Amino acid sequence: MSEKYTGQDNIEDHHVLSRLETSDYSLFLKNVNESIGSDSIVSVTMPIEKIDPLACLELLNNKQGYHYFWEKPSDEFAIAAGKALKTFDSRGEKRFRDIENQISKIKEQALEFTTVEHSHAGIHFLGGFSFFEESTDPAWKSFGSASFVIPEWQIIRDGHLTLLTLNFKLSEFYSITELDEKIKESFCEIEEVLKLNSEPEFSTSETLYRTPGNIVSRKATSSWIKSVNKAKRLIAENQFEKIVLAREATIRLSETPEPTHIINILREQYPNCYSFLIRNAGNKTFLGCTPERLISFKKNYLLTEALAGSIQRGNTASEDAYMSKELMKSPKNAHEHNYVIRAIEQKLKPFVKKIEKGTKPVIKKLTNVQHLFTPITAWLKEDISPLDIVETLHPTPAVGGFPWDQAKPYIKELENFDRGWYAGPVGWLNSQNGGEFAVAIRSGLVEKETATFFAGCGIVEDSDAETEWQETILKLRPMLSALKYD
Ligand SMILES: C=C(O[C@H]1C=CC=C(C(=O)O)[C@@H]1O)C(=O)O
Repeated sequence: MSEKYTGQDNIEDHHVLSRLETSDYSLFLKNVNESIGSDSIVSVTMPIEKIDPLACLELLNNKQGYHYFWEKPSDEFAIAAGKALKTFDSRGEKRFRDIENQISKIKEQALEFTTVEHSHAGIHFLGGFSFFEESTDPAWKSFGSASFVIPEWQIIRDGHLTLLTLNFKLSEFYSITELDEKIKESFCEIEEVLKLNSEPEFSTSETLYRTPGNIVSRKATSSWIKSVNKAKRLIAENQFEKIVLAREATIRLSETPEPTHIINILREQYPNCYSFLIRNAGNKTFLGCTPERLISFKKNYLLTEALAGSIQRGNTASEDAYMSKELMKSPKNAHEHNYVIRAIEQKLKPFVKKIEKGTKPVIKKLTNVQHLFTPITAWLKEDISPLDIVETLHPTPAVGGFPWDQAKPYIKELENFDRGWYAGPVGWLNSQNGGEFAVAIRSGLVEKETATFFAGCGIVEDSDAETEWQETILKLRPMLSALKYD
């Protein structure tokens, strides 16, 4: 869905100040002047020289406070952002609608200026939702059940274009001159840091973070096997047809890991996945590298997908091809996958003018595992917002169950941890009715020297508990190896 910019990679080295010496900018300031004293957000965007947004996050890191990163390298799209200018929270069943209402209000009053026409110019709302309506575990308290942020600064890379957006609260300025000065000063400050004229701190750790330990404890294995077998009994009793059960693996590290270092490894090894990182004001970081798109949304055009059914990668080309074939012909994996397609189609029906899907699943190969994958495209009716669709689709049976209402209470009963934001929707929305959300699997929560990672598996009637356990190990591998822990 990325909009390919055909302009040049390098922005001519005009100084920020001269880029704002235009009649359009003067006109913008005149309009803003009329709103002085209001609650509006003022947002100014301009292209900057090509630079890796993850590097920007490291360079502009203030060690404390809010950080956001999002990247899908194969789409040549990334967002880095820092410092929370405004935060929106909500909880409970109405959290999607509530966040939508709060964001709409901001959008109505926003005063945006850009030196380049682009669908990513302007305010972006960055955040996500917990899996269940509420989380009870204190570990997740600072994330809440729904949390979005308008950052003070945001850098977006879309193809060849890199955009820097700065946001301000108009209520903090007494005069338009003061605001104008602040805008120019902030752009100059950031551009100066990003010029990389001074050497960044070089990382020294070679054997990063490794401490002795074993995440595959006998206790964890046996409690998993019990839960899966109980789920299979419930399926045999017709309580539900499919349930996704997950487990957590907590590791203690020898030093506090730097989340951007973990993301840097993940994004290189999994370029067709979404790498994401959200560090909140409590200095906890939720991060991951997920292969699963929940939605990509541009005006009324929607992309979603069914991703469920897994097998390991082979060690050789022929072994790998054999594994793919096994996955394609496995009835158990086909069941797991078809529940997801069925649920997505049913749930989207009231919202769409047209829906199209792949005629049969294809294989999506990741470095650690391969999955069954069916892309789904829809054209939505008028006035549907991205969060209406997020609310409708979450959770798909790739992370929840089928039928959801029947399976839902058993997830809490059969898993002995709070999912928090694991498998919830994470992503971004913008002021131009675009947005993208991924399903936050292959993820973990990092705080100081403790990291907790999550992995789940779809359980159907013919699942085998031992095989599913091995699958969780495969799914944990990316995060653990990024910490040099496997
Ligand atoms: C729930 C997870 O994966 C889902 C996505 C793809 C394949 C899955 C599977 O084959 O079980 C799961 O439905 C996870 O990685 O934690």
